[in-house]
Amino acid sequence: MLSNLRYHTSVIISLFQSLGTLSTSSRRLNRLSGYADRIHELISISRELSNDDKSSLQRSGSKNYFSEADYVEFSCVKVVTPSGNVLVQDLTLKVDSGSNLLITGPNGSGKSSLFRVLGGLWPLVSGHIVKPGVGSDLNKEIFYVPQRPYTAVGTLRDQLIYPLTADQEIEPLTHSGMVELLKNVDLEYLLDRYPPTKEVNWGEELSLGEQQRLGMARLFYHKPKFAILDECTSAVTTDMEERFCTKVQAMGTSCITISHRPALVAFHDVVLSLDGEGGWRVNYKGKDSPALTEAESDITGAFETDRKNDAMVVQKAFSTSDKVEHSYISEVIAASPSVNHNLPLPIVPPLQGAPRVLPLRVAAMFKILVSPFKITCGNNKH
Ligand SMILES: Nc1ncnc2c1ncn2[C@@H]1O[C@H](COP(=O)(O)OP(=O)(O)OP(=O)(O)O)[C@@H](O)[C@H]1O
Repeated sequence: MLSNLRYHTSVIISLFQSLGTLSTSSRRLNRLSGYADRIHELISISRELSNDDKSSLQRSGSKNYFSEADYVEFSCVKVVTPSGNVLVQDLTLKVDSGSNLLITGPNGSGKSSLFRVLGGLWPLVSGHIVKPGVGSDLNKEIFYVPQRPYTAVGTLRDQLIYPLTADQEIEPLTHSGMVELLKNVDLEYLLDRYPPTKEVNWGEELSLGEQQRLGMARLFYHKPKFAILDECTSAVTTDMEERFCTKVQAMGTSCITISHRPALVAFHDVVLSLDGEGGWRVNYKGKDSPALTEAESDITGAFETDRKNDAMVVQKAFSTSDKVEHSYISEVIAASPSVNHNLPLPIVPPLQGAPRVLPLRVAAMFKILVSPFKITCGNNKH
């Protein structure tokens, strides 16, 4: 009996152990199927991109397509988020090679999203986009400089040639070339601080402003036709920002700048203002447009305003131009009364209340307490 009992107990224990193994296996299987699903998605998307990129981009017969030229043009382009929100309606705008575009508007109005569509990251729902380098390596023709640049772990040289790697370099970057690139953004001291072969996590060691300047230095290495500057100078000084814009334009690169800083208007010929409700407005800086010149001087004088106000100042100043697309925000700005800060404010007299009558009980107590004092004082007199 004892031997039977022992045998059955061991069988039951093994049974429970097997059940435990089965349950952990099913959990592992679920995790594995998740990974497999993601790998399958990645493989199918990369196959789609590598096989029929050109044919899928250039369907000129369809309603939405990309085509190639040495300028950037949006024709009736609708910018829609993956969740289906329409950010910009029917945008029509051309940026010629050699001209510079400034994009402004409130937070979340779709400024960066416009370039997600231009870069093919988000699908082009409707309209036609013309850009250089369709189907080829995008960073040769259009180089994107984000607000927070990606800093890979590696040497200083790796940061400057990013997104290329050492084996992809066509012209190897020499030490004197590195000095030149870093001088453009006042970062030459990094060469003394870090030996050329030292691998560093630059995202942890550099400040945001230094990381941004490193991202800006990459532009001088790649020398693209168009540079998309997505608030890439937000953490650097205005002086550095102006020198950077001047140097980029001297290099022959056209800037498409997203910025809230009014000082940058001086470096751009076209201003696109998004209103955050699908509306937009384009203003061209003509040589014979005194209204715009005045507006520009108004804007450049307003350094001290905060980010949102800056966008408003730009919109307001440019609303004086003839070439205006109607939008809700521009109408609100136009209808708002102007404020004269020199007008004296009316003097408001201070509040005067009538003396309050003491309650009866307090008055009685007061009498009791004060009368003996009066009597004593009176007696002393005599
Ligand atoms: N992947 C996404 N899926 C859904 N909505 C998104 C996605 N990415 C951005 N959005 C939304 O799209 C809108 C526009 O975002 P975008 O980054 O273009 O704004 P922005 O004008 O560049 O703003 P900022 O001035 O703050 O940089 C935002 O409301 C944002 O929440």
